[in-house]
Order: sequence, then C-alpha cells, then structure tokens
Amino acid sequence: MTVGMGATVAVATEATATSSSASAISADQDQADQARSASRTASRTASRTAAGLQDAGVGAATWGHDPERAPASIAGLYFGDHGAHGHDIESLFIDSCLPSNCVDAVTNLMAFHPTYLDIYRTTQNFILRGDGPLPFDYRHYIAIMAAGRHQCDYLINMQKQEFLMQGGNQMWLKGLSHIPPKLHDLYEINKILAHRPWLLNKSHIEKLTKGQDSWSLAEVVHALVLLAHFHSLASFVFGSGINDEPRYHLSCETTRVEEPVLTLSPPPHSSKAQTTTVKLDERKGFKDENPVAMSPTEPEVGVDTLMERMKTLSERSEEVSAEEHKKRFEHVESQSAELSVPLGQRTPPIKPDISHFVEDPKFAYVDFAHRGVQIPTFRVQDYSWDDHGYSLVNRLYSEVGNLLDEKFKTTASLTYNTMGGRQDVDTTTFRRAVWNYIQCIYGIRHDDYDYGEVNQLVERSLKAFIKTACCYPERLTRRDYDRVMREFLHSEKIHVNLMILEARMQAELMYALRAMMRYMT
Ligand SMILES: CC(C)C[C@H](N)C(=O)O
Repeated sequence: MTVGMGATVAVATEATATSSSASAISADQDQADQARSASRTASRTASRTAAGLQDAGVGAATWGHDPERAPASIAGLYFGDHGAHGHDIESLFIDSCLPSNCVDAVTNLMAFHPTYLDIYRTTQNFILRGDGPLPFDYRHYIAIMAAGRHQCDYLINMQKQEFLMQGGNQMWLKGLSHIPPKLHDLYEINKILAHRPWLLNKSHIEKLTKGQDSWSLAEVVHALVLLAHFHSLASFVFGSGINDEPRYHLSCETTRVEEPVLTLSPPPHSSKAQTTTVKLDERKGFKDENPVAMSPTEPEVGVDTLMERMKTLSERSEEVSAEEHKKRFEHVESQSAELSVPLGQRTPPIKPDISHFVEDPKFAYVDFAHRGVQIPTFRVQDYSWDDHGYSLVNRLYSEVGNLLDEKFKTTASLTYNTMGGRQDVDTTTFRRAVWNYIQCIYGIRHDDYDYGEVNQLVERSLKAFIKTACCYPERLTRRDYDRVMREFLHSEKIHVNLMILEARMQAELMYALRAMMRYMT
C-alpha cells in the first residue's frame, strides 16, 4: 500500500504493509491512496508553511524501530548527552512549545512515537494557527468548550492561555453565558458529538447555518474538526494519566529551580528567539515508575498467549458469512454495554473553576443496549472516512482533509513489530482489533471485519480501559493506566492511547460529516 507520507513515516509504514486491511484503512483503498498521495505531499508542505513550522526532521529513523530507545534518548538529552540525533529532538520540542514557553506533557509522551508526533503537531498547529475560516479566539474557545465536556482542566487551562494570547476577550472566560450567541449556538453539537455522535443529524447543521449571524459551511467543518480533536485529546490526556498527575504537567520555571533543568536553545534556523527551560524530573519519573510491579488486579492474558492467538488468527482462512459477521459485531457491541460502569468508578463532580464552561453536565454516553432500536449501526461501507469524509473536509476546509488522513493512516499503521519486549512480532491483528473495538463503542461497523477477533485479542480489562477512555475519560486516573496492559512497555501503552485518540476522533468525524453531507444534498 502506498501511504505517500514521505521519508519520515517510511519505516513505520513499510513494516506494516498489511496493517491497513479491514481496519480504519480498507484493503481496496490502494488506488485512492495513490491518487491522493501527490496532493497530500504538496498540501503537507503548504500546511507546514502556513502553520509557520520548520520541518523538525523527526521520524521513526531518528530512534530506529525501537520506541523504548526514545525515552532513553530524551533522558540522554536531559542529562546533556545530545548525541547524534539530539538536535532533531530539540527541534521537535521547540516546535511544540506552548506560548508560555514550555514543552507540554502531551508532546512529552507522544515523543515516544516521533513519526506520529510529527503529523499530530502539524495538524494541531494548522487547525489552531494556520489558514482557516474561524477567527483565532473562536478556535481556542471551541477547544475549551470541547475539553469541558470531559472536565479536562489540563487542556482547558492550556487553551485559556492561548485564547488570551490571541487577544481573546477576557469576559468570555467567565463562562458560556458571556460568549457571543453565534459561538454559543455550537454548544449543542459539541455536547452531542462528544457523547452520542450517532444522534447528530442534518437539522443540527441547519440550525447553525440559518438565520442571523449564522455559520458558513466552512466554519462548521472547522469547528467540527476542532471539537473532535479536543474531545479525543481529552481521552489521551486522561488515558495517559497526565491530568491527575501534576508532576507531569511540565512547568516552566521563571524563578526558583531545584531540579536539574534542560535548557533548549533554539537552533539557528528557528524563528523562536526564546530559550525554553523544562523541568527534567517529570519524564524521568514517568519512566522510572514500574507499573508492572504495582498493585495486582485480575490476571491478564499474557503477551505470549496474545502472540499465539495473533498468529493463529492471521493464519486461519475461515470463511465467515455476512450474517455471521453482523452477529459477531452485535455480540461485541452488547458485551461492551455490560462494562457500563467501567472500572467501578463514577464521574467526579465538576471542579468550580471549570464548571462555567459546561452546560448540561449530565448528558453522557449511552450504551448500545439503551440507545433504542431506531439507531441503526453505522456501516463503514455506506459512509467511510476514506471515501466520503476525507473529500468533504477537503472541499470545505482545504488541506485539513489531507492532514487528518495522514494522521489516521500513520496511527493505524504505526508499528515497531514488537510487543512487551519481544521482537519481530506482527501486531497487525491486535492493533486492528483495538481500533475496531473503539469504533464499535460508537456503533461503527467495518463490514469486512470479523469481530470475533476482538474477543480473542482484547481482554476485558483492556476493553474496560478503552471504553472508559473513550466515553468517560474523566474517570480515569494514573492508577488505571498503571494497572492495565501490565506486560506492555510504556511506549506501547502510549501507543494504545494514541489509537484511542485517533479512532475516536475518526468516529466522531464520520458521524459529523455524514450529517453535513445529508444537509448539503
Ligand atoms: C501497542 C503495541 C503492542 C504495538 C507494538 N509495540 C507494535 O510495534 O506494533
């Protein structure tokens, strides 16, 4: 399969030439891929320029195939060993600096996967700071509204800063009752998209685009992309244990510095004329803490068993009828409903300092079993990102379709052929099961996929983690991160969290764009 993403992702994609079939990426999309490839490359260059980014030159090649070397390299950098690739990593971090001049914890963790971080960063910069129909203050406020649905104070605080840096009206930060009606009109869609995207229909789009002070279609698409991005990013933030661990909120020191610090000086070609000071202990602390040794919970299927199952599944040639495929999907879907209070936790009360950004806080995810018969399964063969979503976004908000497409593909195909320290493992079936399970939670079915594989490869504790991260991320704590996937390396747990982010984002966008398309035709 041609992914056409240039040298930075060649390693990862080459290693997973087969990973695209039947997952987010369907087997028959090679042609479409080739057609897109050229425009994607061109657009990527344009997007980088528009977003004011330098090419950090970071890719899988920077750390080879082994992501566990990533933190080692970073740790080396922390302690002054810039090594041969130090400069690449430096550039990456400098490009990811917050306006407040620090490297954020999200970037810090995503750096386990530089190939991914590269496209993530380009996309986020573009939708927040690049060419686009929405004014900059709106963009950051929409991000706040989105993060508010999951009470993600980490993201809310970060976006509040950016909002003010863009000259945003301070009054708006007093809460939703202080924002212009036009912006407030988006809240209903924000709410539905975050928790029950299957309820979005053309009337929601119509309401926004009709009447006084209405939204243009391009503005709606821009807003939808921002909403989906920040809802899903909240899943990553909670799923990776960032939100409730203040020590992972990398902070910038302006005065007293007790810990050893790394001073990142901008490379000569950088347009940033500042110096970034990052506290060093956080990432080291993250790495040093050994989750495997932490408190025991229910036994997990070990990596060796998982590897055997993956092997058996990839070798088998069982013919499964369409009817059986459907039944297996429905079985996984209804089983997921039984995990209804995952990890036995409840949503915590909203903190007073963010409650003014949240309306109708009780509006939440509803399990398949309680959705009512009138909600049909979303079949990817009828409406897919590849065939429909991608081109609709590109038409109304040019460049972004390409960036999202590349981000989805990079994530779906990301592999190092490793698992829990074992080498040369084909992890395709596991990764595909995780991706498709995430979308199954949203009622999305990939017709050619055998959901029986999900039950063989994604055990209950991981399902519960995934479901909580997608639907109730605010319930997750660092402890949940520690207790799940205990044989996986940190980089692999973050890898799974990236899949949660992207598969959820794609699911939201598929529903949102289908509603747009129905409105437009
Ligand atoms: C999520 C992980 C198990 C992924 C695996 N390390 C791979 O390289 O494909």
